[in-house]
Amino acid sequence: MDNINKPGVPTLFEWAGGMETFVNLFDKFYDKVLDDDLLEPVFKHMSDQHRLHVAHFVAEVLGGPKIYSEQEGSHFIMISKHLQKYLTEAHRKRWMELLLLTADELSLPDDPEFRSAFMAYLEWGTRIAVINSKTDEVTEPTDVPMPQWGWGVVGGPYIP
Ligand code: HEM
Repeated sequence: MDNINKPGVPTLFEWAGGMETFVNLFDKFYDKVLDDDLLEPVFKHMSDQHRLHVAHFVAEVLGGPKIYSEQEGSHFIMISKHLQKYLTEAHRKRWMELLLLTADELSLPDDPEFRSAFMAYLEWGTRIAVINSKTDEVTEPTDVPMPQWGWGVVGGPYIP
C-alpha cells in the first residue's frame, strides 16, 4: 500500500467517497446483475454476503481498510471462488457495463483521473477473473498478497 499511496494524496478509496460508496455501488450493481438475462444464471447461487464481500475486496484494493483480507477471505480465496465458472468475454463485458452504469447512477466521481484509474483496475480484475474461471486450481501461493491499485500513470487526483 505504502509504495502506491503517497502522503497527502487521497487514495482512490477516499476519492470515491469511502466505504459507504463501495457498499452502495455493489449493492445496486448486484440488483442489476440478478435482473440481467446473461448474468443471472452465473450469480443466482451467490450468498447474501457476496455483494458486501466484493465491496470490501474492491475497497481494500483501492486503498481502503483491510476488512476483506483480515475478516472475510484472502486474495487466494477470491481467486478460488472463480475456478470452473467458465466465464466468457460476453459475461465480463456485461459485468463491466452494469458496474459502470451503476457508478454513473450513484454519481461516483467522474473526473478523468479517477475514472481512468478505476477502469484500469476493473479491466484488470475482470480479465483475471475470466482467466481463473477456466482453470480448476489456484497456481498462486495461499498467502498471495491482495492487489493494490493507485492513481497510476495519471499520477494523482483531478485538480480543476
Ligand atoms: C474486479 C473484478 C472482480 C472482483 C474484485 C471479484 C470479486 C469476487 C469475490 C470477492 C468473490 C467472493 C464473494 C464471496 O465471498 O461471497 C467473487 C465470487 C464470484 N465472482 Fe467475482 N469478482 C470480479 C469479477 C467477476 C466477474 C467479471 C464475474 C463474472 C462475470 C465474476 C463472477 C463471480 C462468481 C460466479 C463468483 C462466485 C459466486 C457464488 O458464490 O456463487 N466475478 N468475486
